[in-house]
Amino acid sequence: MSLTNIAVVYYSSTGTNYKLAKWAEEAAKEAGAEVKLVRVAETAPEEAIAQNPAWKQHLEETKDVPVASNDDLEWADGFIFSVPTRFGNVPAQVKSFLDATGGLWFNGKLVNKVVSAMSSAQNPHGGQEQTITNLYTTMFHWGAIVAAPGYSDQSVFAGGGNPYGTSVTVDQDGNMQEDVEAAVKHQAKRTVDIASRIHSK
Ligand SMILES: Cc1cc2nc3c(=O)[nH]c(=O)nc-3n(C[C@H](O)[C@H](O)[C@H](O)COP(=O)(O)O)c2cc1C
Repeated sequence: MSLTNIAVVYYSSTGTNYKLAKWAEEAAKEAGAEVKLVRVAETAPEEAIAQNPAWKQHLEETKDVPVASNDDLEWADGFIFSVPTRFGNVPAQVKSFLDATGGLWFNGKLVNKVVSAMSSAQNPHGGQEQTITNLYTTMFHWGAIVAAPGYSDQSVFAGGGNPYGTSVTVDQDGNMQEDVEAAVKHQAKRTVDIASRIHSK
C-alpha cells in the first residue's frame, strides 16, 4: 500500500504563511503522508521587494524551497494551501499559479483532490475568511473536495474559531496574535485522513 501524497502549497512575503505551512508539513508527515512543501513563485518586481526588508529577507531565506508546479498538484491526493490576505483576496502570485492550472482542469486531473486552506491578515477581521473562501471557489471549479475543518476539534476554537480554515492575525513585526499551531496540525491531519479515504491505494 502506498502513502497518501500531500502537497503543502504556500505563498508568504514575510514568513507567516511559511510557518503555517511548516506546521502543516510536520503534522501531515506525522499522520503518515508523503509530503511535499512547495512555495508559489514570487512574481513581484525586485524593486518592490527591495523596499520591504522583511520581504527581501524571507525570500532569500526560502530560496531553496522548491517552487510549486502543476506536476505537484497532479502528484498529490490532497493539498493544503496557506496564503496571506490581500484586500480580502488571494495574492496575485497565487492567482497566477491557479490560473496556470487550466490544462490540468481541462484533463480532469484535479477532480476529487482533497483540499483545505489557511490564511493570515494584519487585522482580526481583515479578510482571512474571505480569502479562504475565494480560494475554495477556484477549487470547486476544479471538482476538488473541500475538507474545511469546521468545528471538528477543540483546537479550532482555541485558535480563533475559523471553520473555513485556520487563520491567524499577525502584527507588523510578524508576531502571530493567536496560538494556532494545534489548529493547523489538526487541519493538516484531517486533510490527510480524508484524502487517504478517498484515494485509498
Ligand atoms: C497589498 C496588501 C494588502 C493587504 N490587505 C490586507 C487586508 O485587507 N486586511 C488585513 O488585515 N491585512 C492585509 N494585509 C496584510 C497581510 O495580510 C499580512 O501582511 C500577511 O498576512 C502576512 O503574511 P506573510 O507573512 O505570510 O506574508 C495586506 C498586505 C498587503 C501587502
